[in-house]
Amino acid sequence: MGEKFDVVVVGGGTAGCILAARLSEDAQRTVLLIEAGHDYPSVSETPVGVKDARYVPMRGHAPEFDPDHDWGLNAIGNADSLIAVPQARLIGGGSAINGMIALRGATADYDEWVALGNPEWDWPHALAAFRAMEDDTAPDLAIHGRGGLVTISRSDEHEYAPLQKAFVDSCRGLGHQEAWDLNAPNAEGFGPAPMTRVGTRRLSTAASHLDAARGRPNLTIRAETVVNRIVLQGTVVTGVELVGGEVIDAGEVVLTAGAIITPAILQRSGIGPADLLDSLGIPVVSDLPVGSNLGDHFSVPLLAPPREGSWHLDDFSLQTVLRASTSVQPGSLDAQLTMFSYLNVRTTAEGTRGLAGEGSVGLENVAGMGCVLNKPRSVGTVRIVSTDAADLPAVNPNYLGEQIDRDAIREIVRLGWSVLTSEPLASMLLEPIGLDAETVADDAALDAAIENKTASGYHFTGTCLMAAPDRGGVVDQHGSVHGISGLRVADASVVPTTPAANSMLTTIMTAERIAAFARGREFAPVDAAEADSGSRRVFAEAAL
Ligand SMILES: Cc1cc2nc3c(=O)[nH]c(=O)nc-3n(C[C@H](O)[C@H](O)[C@H](O)COP(=O)(O)OP(=O)(O)OC[C@H]3O[C@@H](n4cnc5c(N)ncnc54)[C@H](O)[C@@H]3O)c2cc1C
Repeated sequence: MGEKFDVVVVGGGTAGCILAARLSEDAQRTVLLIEAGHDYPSVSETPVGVKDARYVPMRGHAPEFDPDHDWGLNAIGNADSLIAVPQARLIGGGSAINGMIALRGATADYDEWVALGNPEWDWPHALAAFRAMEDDTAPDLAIHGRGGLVTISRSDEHEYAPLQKAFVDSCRGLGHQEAWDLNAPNAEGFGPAPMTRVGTRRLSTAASHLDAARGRPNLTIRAETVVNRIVLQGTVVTGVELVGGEVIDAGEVVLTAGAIITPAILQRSGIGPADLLDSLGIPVVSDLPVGSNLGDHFSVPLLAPPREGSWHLDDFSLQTVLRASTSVQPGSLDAQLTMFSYLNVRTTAEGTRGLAGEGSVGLENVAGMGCVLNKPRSVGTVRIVSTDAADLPAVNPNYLGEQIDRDAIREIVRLGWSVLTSEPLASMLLEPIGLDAETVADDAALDAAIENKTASGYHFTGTCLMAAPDRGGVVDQHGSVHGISGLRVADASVVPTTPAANSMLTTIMTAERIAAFARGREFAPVDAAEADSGSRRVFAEAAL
């Protein structure tokens, strides 16, 4: 007879740390958090790349990259090429190794969520949760919160690394709008990226949520432990089975293994598309479209070696962004330029294309920007390839599958090119790698270049779609898997449509709300008048 917990949370990443911390606030509920990667229970034990906010210690970005913190996943690009897609494997998940950019999506994103059969996920509900969870010094309290667990910081202009300052000045010189608060609803323009850090200290959700909960007697954390599948009796969840065969009994299981591995765990458990399960000999418990609707922000990097003296490895790698909307999707915030002071070219795995791409052989570092399609309409798939948890699933993001995405990304690359080649940024960089003005000016040539430069934004969402069953839904509005008792999903997998922003903040908000639902609570929505008044600072959870 194995151990038994009231709740087992599978995956101690961005969402999992929040679920474990929130659910264990109720002292009578026993909670087990299982994480495949390492746990660093104190700041002194945490590696510098994970705790220092100047670095982005991911594959293909910084020398602080630690392969133990990464799943080694690749996705399918155009012509069956492989694209390196770092995915975190450590406590804190993506929030412990990512770029820390903490942007909210557009208000229209939430109209899409509602249209899929989720009336409780409109903008007033989302805004209430954003305000409750954040601690942001931004002055407008109608749209921001103080005292929440998620500290949001922006760099002052005098703190910018030289290349970040040059990016901002080039945007300014081109006449783009300044926007200090890029989290104001639907704000467009350039400015400091809101980030989850305090000074140079990264604030993963392990730091913001889990650390304060670690001493609770009702919370157990098991790191370096991989969950294979969910154990069910009929359609009722009874526990989880670990790789190696150990079974842990649970009253309820919450999956937070991320938008790539959460669907793989479900599929291995017999919850997924019947054709796939049949082909692998897995008995079908529930025929649900698990693994469809994979969203990701498609990105085309514009890169150039920085001139001597224009950067230093201790600079913040990420600090500034420009947000805009293309003529293809006006008002959608579908365009983002993310400036990075350096990428370490060497840390991209052999045989795959990372951000640095072709033409960078022999270089150590490059600078530049990600030209990101923030509102892609193509969606892809995640499908397991065997019943063995050691085999990573096949990930096909289907980048550029829709013509609208091709039209939008062309505009975004041209926007990025104009900034990259404007002063003062241009004179701090050597010749751009793998792209020139002639190619950028020609639609067909640029389209071909874009195909070859396909890069992931690492912002996977949507593979356990939150939607009504007749609209392809896998989970309901409260994260419960349709037709299965005792099973929720609370990570980026449930985010129904790709938010027009880097996915972490939306994931945190989603996790906070599903944790509240699991406790029979909710954040009272903000009504329009209240949002306008700007007076209320703190939002209490109200009993449902
Ligand atoms: C390199 C990189 C840079 C990024 N930069 C940004 C950024 O700047 N801003 C932003 O908003 N977003 C960014 N993102 C995206 C953001 O980090 C994710 O949207 C977010 O972390 C998703 O949270 P999650 O909880 O769904 O999954 P994750 O945070 O990935 O957590 C999943 C966790 O589950 C664990 N796990 C998986 N399978 C198992 C298993 N079988 N058993 C046990 N544990 C398991 C994993 O090890 C991991 O710790 C970035 C992502 C990456 C990878």
